[in-house]
Amino acid sequence: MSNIRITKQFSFETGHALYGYDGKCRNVHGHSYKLSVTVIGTPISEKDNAKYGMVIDFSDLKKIVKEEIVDVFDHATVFNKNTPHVELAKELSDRGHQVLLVNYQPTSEMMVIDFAEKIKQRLPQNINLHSLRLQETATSFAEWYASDN
Ligand SMILES: Nc1nc2c(c(=O)[nH]1)N=C([C@H](O)[C@H](O)COP(=O)(O)OP(=O)(O)OP(=O)(O)O)CN2
Ligand SMILES: [Zn+2]
Repeated sequence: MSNIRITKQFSFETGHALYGYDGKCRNVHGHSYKLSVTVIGTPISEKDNAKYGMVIDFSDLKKIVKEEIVDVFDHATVFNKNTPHVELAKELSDRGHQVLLVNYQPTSEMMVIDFAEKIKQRLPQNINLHSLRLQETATSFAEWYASDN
């Protein structure tokens, strides 16, 4: 049976700031992120299986990505916890804002590495993460490929 890639797309609104960056993105600002998740596997061949013909049910993939990423990042502001931005994060959090502290600089590159680890841990054994594409602006995106790593 052939290996087939399938892709599901997601979107979420997230704020961030790049501490120490030498451009405008050191300021707190936000993006409408678009995330494409591609997995690879063999379509289920047992005719009596409810998921016959599917690599993974799109809705099962959606549940994983929603729980691990979309529901966590959507309408949150992400800060690098290893910077003085923790103080700003605490102030915002104390005032009821949705804040997310991460252990990395929240660039699209680092976010896509984080997302890949989280999704890989949740996929069934016979399905592999093929690639992720995280679009930050209309003209900027980062990609993670299993074959590169
Ligand atoms: N390699 C990276 N460079 C930059 C990142 C990043 O995640 N990785 N992030 C930013 C900013 O957060 C923001 O995304 C600005 O990106 P940029 O493409 O520069 O945005 P513009 O609106 O200026 O894009 P144009 O389409 O060129 O107007 C900065 N760099
Ligand atoms: Zn940005």
